[in-house]
Amino acid sequence: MAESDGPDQVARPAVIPDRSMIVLYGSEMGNAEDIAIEIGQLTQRLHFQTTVDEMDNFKLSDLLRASLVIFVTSTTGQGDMPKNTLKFWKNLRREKLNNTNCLGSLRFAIFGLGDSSYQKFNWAARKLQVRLLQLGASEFFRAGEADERHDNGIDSIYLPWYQDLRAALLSDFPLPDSVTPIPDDIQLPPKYLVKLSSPIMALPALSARRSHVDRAPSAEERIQEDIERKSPKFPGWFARENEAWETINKRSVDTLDKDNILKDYPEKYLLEKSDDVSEPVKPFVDELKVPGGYTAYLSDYTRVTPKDHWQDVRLLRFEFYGELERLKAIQDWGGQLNLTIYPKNSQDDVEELISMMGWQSVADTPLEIPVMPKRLHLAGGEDATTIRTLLFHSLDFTAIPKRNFIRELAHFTDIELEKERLRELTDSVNIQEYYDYACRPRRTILELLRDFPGVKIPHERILDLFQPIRGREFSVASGGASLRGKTAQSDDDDDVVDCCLRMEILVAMVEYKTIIRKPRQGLCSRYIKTLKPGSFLTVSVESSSLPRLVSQLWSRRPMIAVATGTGIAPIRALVQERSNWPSPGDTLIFYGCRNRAADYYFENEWKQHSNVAIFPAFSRDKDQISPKPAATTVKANDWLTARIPDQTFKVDKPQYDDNKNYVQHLIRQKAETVLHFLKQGPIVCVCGNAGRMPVSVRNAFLDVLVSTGHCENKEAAARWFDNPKNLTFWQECW
Ligand SMILES: Cc1cc2nc3c(=O)[nH]c(=O)nc-3n(C[C@H](O)[C@H](O)[C@H](O)COP(=O)(O)O)c2cc1C
Repeated sequence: MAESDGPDQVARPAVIPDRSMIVLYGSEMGNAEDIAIEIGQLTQRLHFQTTVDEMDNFKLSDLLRASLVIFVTSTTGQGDMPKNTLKFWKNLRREKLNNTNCLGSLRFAIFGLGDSSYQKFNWAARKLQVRLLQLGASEFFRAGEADERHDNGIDSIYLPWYQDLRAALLSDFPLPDSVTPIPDDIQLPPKYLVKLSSPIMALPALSARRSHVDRAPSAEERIQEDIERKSPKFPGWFARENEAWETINKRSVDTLDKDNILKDYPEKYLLEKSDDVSEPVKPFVDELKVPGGYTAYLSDYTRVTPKDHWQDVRLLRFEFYGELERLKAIQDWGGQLNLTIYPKNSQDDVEELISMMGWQSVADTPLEIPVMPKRLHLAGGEDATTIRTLLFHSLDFTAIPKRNFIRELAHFTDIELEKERLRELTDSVNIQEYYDYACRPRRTILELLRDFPGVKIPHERILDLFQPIRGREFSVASGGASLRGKTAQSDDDDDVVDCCLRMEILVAMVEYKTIIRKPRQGLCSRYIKTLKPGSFLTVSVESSSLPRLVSQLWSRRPMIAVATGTGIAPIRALVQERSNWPSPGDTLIFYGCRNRAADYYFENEWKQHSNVAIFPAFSRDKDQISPKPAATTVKANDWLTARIPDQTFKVDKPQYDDNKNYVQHLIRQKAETVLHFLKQGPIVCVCGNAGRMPVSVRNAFLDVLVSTGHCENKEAAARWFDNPKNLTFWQECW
């Protein structure tokens, strides 16, 4: 029988022999982790003693202790396992385990998250499944594979799978007669409770130190929000009513959900002036404690798109000082790096949340945190942590609320109408309700809480309810010399500062209006926009998912790079890094952007590399349908200087391609050149927008192989292209 904790209505799973579950996840950006947490809650409600954790925290022998194990993993890189599974995966693949049937008693299920625009769709889950089966484990429930490209994203596959899993668990592992599942209106025990360490020991309010990411909503926004809040409809319903839902055509609504919406239809969602979203305040020293983090000095911060261009893209330069040994490790990776920035919330949002929740009297009291959530980065010492510092530095309340979060809120309101609406929104049989309310308009947690004023989250549950802010990763846009020589000096010339490296990133600010016509700005864009040269901030730097492409040997290999938008950043890093080695290989770049004048990033730099030819595809410049290579003083490169006749191919082109000038068209037009490269065992990189681009680019390569007679037909071309003996392929799309 479930044990209830009295008035709070908290119930623990009943202790039933041989009824335990381990849910293990592998996740890069949290999607798989969210799903694992949700599955863990489900199995607790079905009275399984449940543990949810990262795969890397588990040994193989630990797996055999549970009755059942569910694996949830995304795929990253080129069909690779996420970072937090690598140890576990290495263990699992040990040769000495072959033919041992060592997992013979393991019963498991697996759910994969992937994106079908990647060639190796859901490979991590598939590889894991195959290996577990090889080692004797058996599946107690069918595997699921979610695809981010689906209309309703991951949920389209996940929610029906979740429903079926629940049914299967109940029927195949029935509960004793006296026990029933814990209903959704009863809370499960919290995992991360915080305590006020001493109610009288309030620290000085952080508000004394104003954030540099402040911006109060404008008067009009406040009035508009007030009107919406007073809507007589159920809370949260106005979203649909006020938006003249029916008048919004289907296509634009669907595409709104995609990250690259701005690239496709910016004119519809554009803010009048990007400057109206936030204003920079004074620089600020960040003191976030990130394991393995570096303090980086922001030495330059330049807008690289014209002021009148719809998108604000900035080149940020960071300098790193001291800690020579650690910095050397970064240098060794050349240009193949990702830099992570940890954004913060705005002070005004923090104040608003504190006041909405009624936390004013406890906001500045130091907290005791008995169990520290993973990935939580605190500012200052643990003993200086308060609700206010957590909200400012560490917890994400401007993300789109997850279903789990909304479901939990129903416990924290006394208003029946609110409870009912919150439950409706998270009913897993009704995907659309949640999607329309939360995902399509990209409503934030803060906005949701405004819609449900009866919700008062107990301050003890703050870490249990809100997720830690995740750092945002950017591909490093520089390599070679900028990652090496001494780059800075202090004011005093004699005093040479021990500066080892400099790194640049190219950041497209995420600003848009959604169907609810409110300006939106990504948490990180908002934060970055308020930075100024001279700021210090905590960042981390890691090698990217690329196979190691720079060394003397690799740098000699020819390279074909295809990039769109800010996807040119890692390509620039590779080009710079390769140029650091003697005789770098010839490099062909197909670069897709909108206008030569607006977003042809680094146009003048390519000329400095005699081994590089770049073919830009300007999708909005009408006179650019058949561009000449923007290449440079090339050493007698036949492939480049020769006039290569444009090819006309009979190919099955999708409609959206018509009359457009995209990278895939250029690849086909330059078929002979491309083939010349392909025959030399090149590195082929594709970076930029996920979705149609990578698929279209792949098709273009296959067309090249067929139309030039190198392969007989498309199937043979696909086999040739996918054979690692012929080329090294790398894709990084988002
Ligand atoms: C850099 C990168 C590489 C990816 N590579 C693949 C891939 O090879 N195959 C695939 O099916 N999905 C791939 N994906 C898609 C992710 O698996 C998908 O976005 C998933 O929802 C991420 O979940 P997570 O946040 O738990 O990592 C990739 C995504 C990124 C950003």
